[in-house]
Order: sequence, then structure tokens, then C-alpha cells
Amino acid sequence: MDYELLKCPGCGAKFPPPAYLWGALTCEYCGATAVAATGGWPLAPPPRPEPPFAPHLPRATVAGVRYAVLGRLGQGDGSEVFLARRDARLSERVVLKVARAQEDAHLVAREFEVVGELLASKAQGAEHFSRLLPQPVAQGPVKDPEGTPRAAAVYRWRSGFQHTFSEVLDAYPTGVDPRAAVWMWKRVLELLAFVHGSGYVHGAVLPPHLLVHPRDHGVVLVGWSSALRFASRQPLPARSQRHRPFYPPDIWNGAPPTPATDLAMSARSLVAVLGGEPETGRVPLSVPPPLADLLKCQVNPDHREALDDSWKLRDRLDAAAKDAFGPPRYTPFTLPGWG
Ligand SMILES: Nc1ncnc2c1ncn2[C@@H]1O[C@H](COP(=O)(O)OP(=O)(O)OP(=O)(O)O)[C@@H](O)[C@H]1O
Repeated sequence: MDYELLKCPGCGAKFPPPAYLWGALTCEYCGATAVAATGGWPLAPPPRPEPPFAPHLPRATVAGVRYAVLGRLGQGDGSEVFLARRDARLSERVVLKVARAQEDAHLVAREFEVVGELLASKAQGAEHFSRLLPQPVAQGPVKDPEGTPRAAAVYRWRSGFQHTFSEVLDAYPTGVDPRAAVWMWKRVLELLAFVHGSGYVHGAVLPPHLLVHPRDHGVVLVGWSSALRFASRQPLPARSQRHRPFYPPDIWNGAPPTPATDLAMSARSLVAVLGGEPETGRVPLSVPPPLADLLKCQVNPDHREALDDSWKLRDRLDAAAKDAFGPPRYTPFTLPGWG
């Protein structure tokens, strides 16, 4: 085999090993540029084009980033929500929320903004609770299959949180085990305590906005487009007609929402998931009286015993659950698709 010593033809200094990417070498000592007699050292071949991920899947571009749409996660009052992945080798899964109509565009933008404000909150527990809020990635218009631009927002995907209270009720049409309802309500109240401590109300604590992690006994809230600073005393910017029985009645008359509104809506959602009537707070007889009584008084913010402080209500729930079931212990809860 023949070897060639690489020396600068100008000053004779040794060249460093030629970098594969360069077609020429510059001498570190005399600054001369040397090109091989054959016209240059070989350049690295251009990177091979990445094979596209699942080319049959539809693509959507938001804020200059392309996503492959994997499937639908759900449908909101004003939006379509999809699971997608960044269309690149180093990928990440995201939730893509697209406004169904132009009139709903402001709600998608509003949610993105409010969530950003809450993520900046310094209220007690911010470090823990901010991880339970949607994590914004990007927002901007996305073109639908007809080419019409629609307002869209992208959030990070949280694996495990994919069943809403509405789907839990589909899986348990006569209602969940009251023990499961206890941890579900506790998680909602803890998160609401942080939201209220930050000066906001969620304003739409409804079954389709409550996502359950069945194994970890976690619950998070989505659907933040109605959230607002309660000190503003503004009425809710949107209400879901389909879920009328979940709102305290004064909200339909334009009353400004307060933390008590969220607590009442959380109680009504829990009543529903227990197989009861959200409006009256009536639950099946299988629900032990301490829990049934607490729910019944809490669905109505005007009830003389209703609490308007989320932590206090959580403490009261703790006591009611101890009365009914003894000290807390882990009771497995399953949903379709979970072993
Ligand atoms: N982060 C998420 N992870 C999994 N599923 C989600 C997520 N966000 C939304 N979904 C699904 O999409 C459905 C609709 O989403 P969402 O409730 O946020 O829409 P919306 O009612 O139009 O929102 P909003 O009330 O803020 O305008 C939810 O009920 C749920 O099934």
C-alpha cells in the first residue's frame, strides 16, 4: 500500500489529518490553502434523505414545523383534537388542537395564552402543578384538507392521560367504585387549589375536560379556553350548552365565575362519574353517606355548608373518605386498554 505524507507545500509543516468534509486544507502555520493534485480530497457524501415516517399519514404544519397526524384524540365544542408526532427522526408526540370554525379561533388562542400565564404562576406548589398543566409548544394557522387555514395550537403529549371522565362513564355506565371517585376528586381539588391560588378559575370543569391516569391515580384538566382571572368579575367567555347541568345556574345568567363555581362543577362531574345526577347531586345508594352528603351540598355553591376553598374541601373529603372506607389505601382501577 502507498502512503502519502501530508505536508504543506508552502512551508513544509505537517497537515492535520484531512477533515473528511473539506475539499481543501488550510495550513495552520503559513495560511496557504492546499488542494490535492487530483482536484481536492473527497467530500463526504450528502446525507441520505430521511425515509419519511409513515408516508400515508396526513401532515400538518404549524409555525413552520411539520407533524404527522396519528389519529383523533377527541372532539371539543369548538375544536378537533389529534395525536401527532413531529415529522423528523428525533421526534416527539404532541396534541394538535384545531379550531373547527373561524368563530372558535379566539378560544384556541386564548387557551394557549392562559396556560402560558398559569405556567408562570409563583403560587404555592407551582413546581409540582405546572407539570400537570398543558405544555404549550406552538400555535399558528394550519391548513385543513380543503386548504382553508384554521387556528391551531400544539401541546406536549402526556402519555397515560387519555381517558376523559365521559369515557370513564362509558366504561362504567352505572358509575365507578366510590373509592376511585375519592382519589379522582382529590386530584381535581389539589389542581384547582393551585389554579385558584394563582388568581384564576378554570370555568369549565366538565367530564370531557377531566383526563384520568387509571394506574397512577392521576387527573389533569384540559379545555382551558374559558379560564379567567376571577378578580376581573367577567362572565365566562364560553359555556358548553351540551353540559348545562354541570354549571351552577347563576352562570347561565351571566354571573362571574368564582372558585366556588369550579368546586361546584367538580362535584357535579364526580356525581356524574359515580352514576348520579349532576344537577341535584343525587348519587346511587352504593355511595357511602359521608361522601354522598359532601357531594350533595357541594354541587350547589349557595348551600349553607358548601365550601369555597379547594384545600378545605379536600380536607373535608379526606375525612369523609376515612369515615366511609377507613385509612386511604391503593385500590386498583382499570379502564379499557389498561392491564
Ligand atoms: N391533552 C390531551 N390529551 C388527550 N386528549 C385530549 C387532550 N386535550 C383534549 N383531548 C381530547 O379532546 C377533547 C376535546 O378537547 P377540549 O375539551 O380541550 O376541546 P374544547 O372543548 O373545544 O376546548 P375548549 O373548551 O377549551 O374550547 C377532550 O374531551 C379530550 O377527549
